[in-house]
Amino acid sequence: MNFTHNGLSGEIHIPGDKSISHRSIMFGSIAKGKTVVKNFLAGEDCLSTIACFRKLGVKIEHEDQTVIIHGEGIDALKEPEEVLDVGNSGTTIRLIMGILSGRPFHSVLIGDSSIGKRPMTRVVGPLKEMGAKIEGRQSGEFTPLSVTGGELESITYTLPVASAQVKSAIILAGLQAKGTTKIIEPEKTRDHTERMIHAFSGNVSNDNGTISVEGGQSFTATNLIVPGDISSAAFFLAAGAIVPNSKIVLKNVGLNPTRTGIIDVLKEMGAKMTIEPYESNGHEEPTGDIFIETSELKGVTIDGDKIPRLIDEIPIIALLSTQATGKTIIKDAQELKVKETNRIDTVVNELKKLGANIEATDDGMIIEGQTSLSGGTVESYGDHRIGMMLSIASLISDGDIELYQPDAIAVSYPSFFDHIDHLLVK
Ligand SMILES: O=C(O)C1=C[C@@H](OP(=O)(O)O)[C@@H](O)[C@H](O)C1
Ligand SMILES: C=C(OP(=O)(O)O)C(=O)O
Repeated sequence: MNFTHNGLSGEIHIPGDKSISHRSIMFGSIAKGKTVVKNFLAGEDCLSTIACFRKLGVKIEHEDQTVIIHGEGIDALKEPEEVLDVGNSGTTIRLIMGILSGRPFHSVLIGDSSIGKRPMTRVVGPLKEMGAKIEGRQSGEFTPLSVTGGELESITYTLPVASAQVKSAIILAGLQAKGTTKIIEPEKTRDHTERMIHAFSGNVSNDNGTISVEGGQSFTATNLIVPGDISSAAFFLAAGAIVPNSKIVLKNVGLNPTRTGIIDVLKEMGAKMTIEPYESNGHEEPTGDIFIETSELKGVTIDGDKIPRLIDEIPIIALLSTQATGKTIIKDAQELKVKETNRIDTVVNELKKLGANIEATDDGMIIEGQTSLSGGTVESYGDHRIGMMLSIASLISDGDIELYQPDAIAVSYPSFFDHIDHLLVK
C-alpha cells in the first residue's frame, strides 16, 4: 500500500453497526410481521447471519443496505436441512445457539478456521444448564457443534467473563424458557440486545447489573435504522488524529454509551474532537456526527470496566499509542486472546515489524511513544481489525507497507478502502 497524500479531509458516512445488524436479522426472524431494516451492514459476518436464518425457513429479502424480513414468529422456524455456516462470525454462532436451544429440532453449526479455535463452552455451558442438548469437539468447546433444542428452564447466571455475546445467548434462550431468567453482569457490556427487545415490543429489565427476562414473550415486527458502527469509525477517528494535516467528519456514528470507550480514550489522550449528537427518542440507539483533526496525543492507561466498552478498538488504540508521547498501558484485556486472532500477539508482532516500541503482557500490552513507523511486510492473519489497523498505519509510515490478506476487511467494512480514498488529499 502506498497512499501518497497531503492529509485527510472531508466527510464519510459510517456503515451500519455489525452487532446491531446481526440482531436486527435475528429479532426480525423471530417476530411476527414484516421488519424493514435500513442502513444494514452488508459485511460478510452479517451476510452469514442472513444465510443461517434463510436455512431456518425465514423469508429474507436483501438489497444493498436494506433488508426485509418476513417473520412468522419463533415457532415457525424449521429444522434446517443443511449445516448452518457462520463463516468468521463469533456473534452469529453464539447468539443463534440461544435461539436454537429452545427450538424442538436438530441443527449443526460450523464456521471458518478462526471460529474453530474460539471458545464456545462459555455459551454451551449455561444453555445446557437450561436444558439444551449441545455437543461438539472437546465436549462442546469447539465447532462443529450440534444443537437439539427443546423445553427450557430459566436460570440465574453470573457471567464469568464480561461478554455481550454470552449475555445475549442466555437472553435469547431465556425468552423461550419457563419463568424468569436472570443474568448478573460483573461489568456492563453492550446492550443492543436489550434495546432491540424493546424495539420489537418485548420486555427486559436491568436492575443494577442484573438483567431479567420473562419466558414466553412474542415479538411484533418493526422498522429499524441501524446507526453507523463506532468500531468501524474508530479507524478513521485514529487516522484523523494521527495523520498530519487532517480534519474530517464522521457522519451517523452510533454513540451507545456501552460502546463509546474509544471516545473517552481519545479525549483523555488529548485529541481535538467534537461530537454533535442527533436528537434521540426512547430506546433507539443514540447516534451523532464526530469531527476530529490532527492532534498531539499523550499516553494513557486503559483497564478494568473500560475494557468491554472498547474491546474491538484495542488494535487501533495500539497504533494511536505509538504516536502519543509517553507510555500507554492496556491491561485486563485477556479477552483479546480469543477474538478472530489472538489480538495481543497479532497487534504486537505486526506493529513491531514497523518499528513500534510495543510489548505484549499477559492481559494486554505496553506501548511507548512517540515512534515513527517504517514500511514493511505485514499480515492481517484473516482478522479484519488487524487488516484495517495496518492499513491506517500505512498512512503515516515512512515507507510502503505490504499487507497480506487484506480481503478479511470485508467482514465488517467492505467500503473501507473507498473511504480512505475519498478522504485522502492528493
Ligand atoms: O455482542 C456482540 O455483538 C459483540 C460482543 C463482543 O464480543 P464478546 O461478547 O465476546 O465480548 C465483541 O467483541 C464482538 O465484536 C461483538
Ligand atoms: C470480535 C469480533 O467479532 P465476532 O466476535 O462477532 O467474530 C470483532 O468484530 O472484532
